[in-house]
Amino acid sequence: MLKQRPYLVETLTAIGLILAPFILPHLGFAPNTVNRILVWGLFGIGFDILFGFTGLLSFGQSALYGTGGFVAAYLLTIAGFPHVVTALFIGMIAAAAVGYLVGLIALRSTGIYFAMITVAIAEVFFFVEFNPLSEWTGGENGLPGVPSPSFDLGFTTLHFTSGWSLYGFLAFWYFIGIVAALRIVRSPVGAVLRAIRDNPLRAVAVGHNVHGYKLTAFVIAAAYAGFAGGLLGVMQAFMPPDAFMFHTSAELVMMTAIGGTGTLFGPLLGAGVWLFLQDFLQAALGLGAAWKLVLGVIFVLLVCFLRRGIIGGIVDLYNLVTRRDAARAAAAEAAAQSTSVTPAVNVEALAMPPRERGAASFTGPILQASGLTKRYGGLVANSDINFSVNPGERRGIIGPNGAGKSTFFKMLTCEVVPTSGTITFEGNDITGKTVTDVCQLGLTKSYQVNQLFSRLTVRENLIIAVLAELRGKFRLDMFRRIDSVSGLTDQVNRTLAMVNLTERADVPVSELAYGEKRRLEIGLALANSPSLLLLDEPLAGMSPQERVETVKLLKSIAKGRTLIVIDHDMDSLFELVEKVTVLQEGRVLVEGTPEEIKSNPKVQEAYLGGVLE
Ligand SMILES: Nc1ncnc2c1ncn2[C@@H]1O[C@H](COP(=O)(O)OP(=O)(O)OP(=O)(O)O)[C@@H](O)[C@H]1O
Repeated sequence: MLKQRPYLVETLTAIGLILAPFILPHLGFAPNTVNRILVWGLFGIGFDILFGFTGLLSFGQSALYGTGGFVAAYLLTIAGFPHVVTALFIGMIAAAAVGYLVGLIALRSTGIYFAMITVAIAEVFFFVEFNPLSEWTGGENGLPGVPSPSFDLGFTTLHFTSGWSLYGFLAFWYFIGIVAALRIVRSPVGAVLRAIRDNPLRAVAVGHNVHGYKLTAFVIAAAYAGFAGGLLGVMQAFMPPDAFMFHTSAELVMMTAIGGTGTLFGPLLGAGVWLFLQDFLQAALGLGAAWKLVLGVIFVLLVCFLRRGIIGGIVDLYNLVTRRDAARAAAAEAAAQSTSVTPAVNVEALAMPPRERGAASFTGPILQASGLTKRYGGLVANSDINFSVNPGERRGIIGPNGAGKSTFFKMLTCEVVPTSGTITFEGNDITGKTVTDVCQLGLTKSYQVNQLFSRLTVRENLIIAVLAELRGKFRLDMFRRIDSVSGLTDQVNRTLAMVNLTERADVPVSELAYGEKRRLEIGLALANSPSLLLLDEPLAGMSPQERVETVKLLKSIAKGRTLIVIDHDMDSLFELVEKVTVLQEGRVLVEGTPEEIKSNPKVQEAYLGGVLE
């Protein structure tokens, strides 16, 4: 994410757009087809930011495409507005505003429910265009007579009427659109969007306002849709009512899937394949209406065998080849040096102190829970727990399965709202706050089951967590380069060193060994320098050797911060912590030093008659 060759993609895009009119006619593309591809491509850039980068599958983009298109077309026809480009921008702003309102409603749901709401919204817009608003939109006749753009340069006037002359105008706007989108996806906002796509729960837990960023992606997609809708009217000299149809949204989804999601160029390529085949199958092969059948089969085959579309497939192939080369080189180097598997890292020298978050003046326990109770219907998971931890303490929590340990942790991090009781962190009452806010205050958790950003590399995972600390929970720095965020690289490198993953920084999460994934899980909780770190079974599933190393690691991490650890591995836990709280049936059974706990008969009783012995 940090390493980018500046402007390479932009330059290649510009060259491609300049050369297209010289090459594409020889491949059988008519200028009108190329122009339609550009409009779909621009429409699809926004959709790809929403779906490919943020993971939000919307079937309602036609509503925004139609809104932008009809606002611009209305201004340029019925209202007699003379400036084409200004009208296009007004259409874009109208679509973005509508997108904001639609997003507020649709983003209340996730997954399939989100997609269903967007379908319903698209249908509502289609109805409104055809009926109550037909006086302004022309109803089923659309709006004819949309003027083409022309620019008076003083000595001459440039007209962009149709064919290749209009291509210049459309290609210019496509280029602007792709440059803006590349800036967005390379910015901190783009990084957070990818994190949301991969694991929204963890993006919330590392301190990002996920709802705000999703809404941002929705508005960006709406703005692209609105501008492209305006261009559609200009291109055809007519704003067609079918821009609003569900069919438009569905075609966009399919074009993006064919070309490749999460690539920005996928919709352009997908539109190229789609429209070329449409022309070819209909005209050259004379299939008539049967072209849809053939295209449908091609679509199914592509989705089955190229899950990430044509561009995604090419990128995967490239990564496979380059990684294999890199792996071979690394293996050769390792064999030559025959070094130990775990790199020796001076963790103490690299340790990150917790960040001062303005709560330095508090005195007393860093965390205090009073009368904490959680009921799930008739089941009492936690009952009247009183618990306090002092700054700098290393506390362990143990208890048999189902004793309520994880539920207790979830209440402390505000993932679960207590039925009753209060929680105070660094002197502030945090009961009922959000996980994001609590993380921003400096209280984080590593999960019992790994919650990583699975399609990102180790470094990119940690970048997401560090960004939440350095930029706060929501910031619209969409056009800023991610490597210009001050302190980011240093903090990511120090976290990598602390969890012994420096050598694996650029490896995708999917290629990590289990023990490495567990260390990254801890790294994600540690990356934004918390003052209180909760670790839910950090040693679960590790080999004995990995446990020994991880305990060592946790001891060094604990320096200067407060740690609360749940684990079933008593030996490791007793070595790590200074004090232990034992939970049983949702209540605090006993508290004491590891020695006291080991010899406590009540604890031995709780663990099935002295398993501890
Ligand atoms: N969302 C939920 N809805 C209903 N019951 C729940 C929910 N979460 C936890 N419970 C119940 O609350 C009790 C405590 O569960 P919890 O996961 O907190 O225990 P635990 O001590 O962490 O167990 P383990 O060591 O197995 O992870 C269990 O009986 C569990 O079934």
